[in-house]
Amino acid sequence: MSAEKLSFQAEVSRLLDIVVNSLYSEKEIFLRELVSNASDACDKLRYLALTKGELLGDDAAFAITLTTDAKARTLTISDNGIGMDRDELIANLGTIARSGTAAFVGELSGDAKKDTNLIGQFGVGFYSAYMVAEKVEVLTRKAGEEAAWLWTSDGRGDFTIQQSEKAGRGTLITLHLREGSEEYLEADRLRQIVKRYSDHIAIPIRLVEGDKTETLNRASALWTRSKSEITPEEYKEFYHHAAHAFDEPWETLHWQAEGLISYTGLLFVPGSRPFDLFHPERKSRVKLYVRRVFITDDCQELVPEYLRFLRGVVDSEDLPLNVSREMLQASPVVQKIRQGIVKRVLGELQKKAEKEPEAYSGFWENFGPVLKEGLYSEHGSDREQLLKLARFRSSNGDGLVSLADYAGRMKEGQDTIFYITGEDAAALLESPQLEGFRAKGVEVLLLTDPIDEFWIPSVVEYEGHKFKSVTRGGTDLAKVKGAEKSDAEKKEEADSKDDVGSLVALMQLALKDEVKDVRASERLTDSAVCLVADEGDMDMHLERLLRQHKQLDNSFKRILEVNPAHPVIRKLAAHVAAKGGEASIDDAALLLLDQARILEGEPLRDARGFATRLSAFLEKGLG
Ligand SMILES: Nc1ncnc2c1ncn2[C@@H]1O[C@H](COP(=O)(O)OP(=O)(O)OP(=O)(O)O)[C@@H](O)[C@H]1O
Repeated sequence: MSAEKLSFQAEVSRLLDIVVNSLYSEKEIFLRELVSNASDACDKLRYLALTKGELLGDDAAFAITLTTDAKARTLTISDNGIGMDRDELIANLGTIARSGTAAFVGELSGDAKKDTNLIGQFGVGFYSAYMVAEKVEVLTRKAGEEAAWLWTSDGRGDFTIQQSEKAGRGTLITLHLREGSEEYLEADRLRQIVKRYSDHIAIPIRLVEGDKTETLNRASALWTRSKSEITPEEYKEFYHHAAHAFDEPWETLHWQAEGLISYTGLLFVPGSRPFDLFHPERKSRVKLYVRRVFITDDCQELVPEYLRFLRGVVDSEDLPLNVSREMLQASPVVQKIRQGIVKRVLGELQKKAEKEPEAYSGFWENFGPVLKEGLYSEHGSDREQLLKLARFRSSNGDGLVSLADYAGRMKEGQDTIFYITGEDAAALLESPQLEGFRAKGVEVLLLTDPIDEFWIPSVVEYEGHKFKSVTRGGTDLAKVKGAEKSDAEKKEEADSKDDVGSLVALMQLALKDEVKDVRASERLTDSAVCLVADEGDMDMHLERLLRQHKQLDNSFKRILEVNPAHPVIRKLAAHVAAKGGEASIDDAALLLLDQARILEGEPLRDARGFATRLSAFLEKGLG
């Protein structure tokens, strides 16, 4: 049968280009990647064989085998795992199979140095073979099938596929080494690389030289070993393998639960955000094993969504080996393990937060928005604990603060936790609604994650202190003790009160179609006006979000607050006092409303009208 020529998906070609020309300093990692794939292939078949024993035939002992041929300059890596059929071969090695990878390739800039760095964080799996090989052949036969397929490519845009022959199931990868890569023909070098990166692989990795066979790794599942015997390097390599990650784990948790249920957990908090963290399916990737046999990495009941950044394995002693997906969903054992994981992880995070606040801030920057989802979805003690773990930016400065910090700094007379929501902390700090709080030294939390709009209404309070948005309803600022006003200021305020009252009444009339109400403000000190939402209404930021997503129309009305101490408002009030019923403030009122909208970062509803009114006022002012 003749060979069929096919092209790589565009992203694969790009990736290959970069890999081949890569300045990767550690080319040796290609072997880690290929061994890791071989071990996954064995795991997959072992699981399938639980229900279809015949797939194993008379070859039940899984192994990964390395052989070299100095004359032909080839290194082969073979496994007796699940293998691939023709379609899988094309899908897995011709296109980008892993979720997130295509998006990742989209981020590559073409600048070799930067890209190599990015790839270093991400890993390129199978394609890393091209760092050391000028041609790669993959001969594979799927378990349970007779047909074998040979995939061949020099990694330059296309590959060929042809039907072939293979004695047993599994995959045999032949690397035709490049000039300068002869070191990978040497037994010592291979021993060293396997020891460094793949010692934790639970399947034996063998080196065959003539009639001599040597096992290069320990071949025992890492998590079954005692903690004191495992080095940080070994944990790291295991994390890279289990998580398909290439960063340093931020935290490693390894524990054995014994008692009513027994399981081992070896979980990692990644050092950086995994690519798929905010994918809509919000999946956890923790691998479930039952007595050392890999079962699935898609058991969503094992870890709550708000901890989906965790990577690693859980190995249960109590589940049956032939456990099905449906059984997992309803399993009380899985529920118990989940509770154990939550308790363990939240407890560890609490310790880190107390003992290493700076490192914890780094963690929070990465995963805080995900943990906050738990504030919304959880109740009871888990939620309580998450509230303790939560950190926020605040009007007090650059650092992150906890709710306990905030409560400890509340002013005399303050019983509320004030916050403001928006997209960006720096922009929030400029909000006019904050002015009065700043003047009284009252701290305001700056909430910038979309999830904040959802958990606050369901959490409601922290240790008896209600959460309150500074952009909604009254401020309660009068209750908070702050710098007392001087007698002169008090008198001036009292004098202007009546005038402002009349102005407000006129503005209410002028803007009756635009706003719900016009009120004298307690929260402004510098700006003339600002918009706020009425007490029972939706917060303004949420309203804006919904409007952007076309889930809300423009009919929602806000309250316009005016600052009685601002010179413009005073002048207007004086004008109203002098002219009485003759006073005309309509244009001024509309201009002030537009000004408040601009301060909110909102588009003007009538830009032309705004420009005309502004020009007229400028002309009058200059005339
Ligand atoms: N030895 C093998 N046996 C069976 N299937 C394999 C083997 N090697 C690779 N594959 C298949 O090819 C796919 C792509 O492999 P590749 O190494 O590029 O990505 P990955 O393993 O999914 O992720 P990573 O980039 O983290 O390694 C694998 O997901 C697997 O389905």
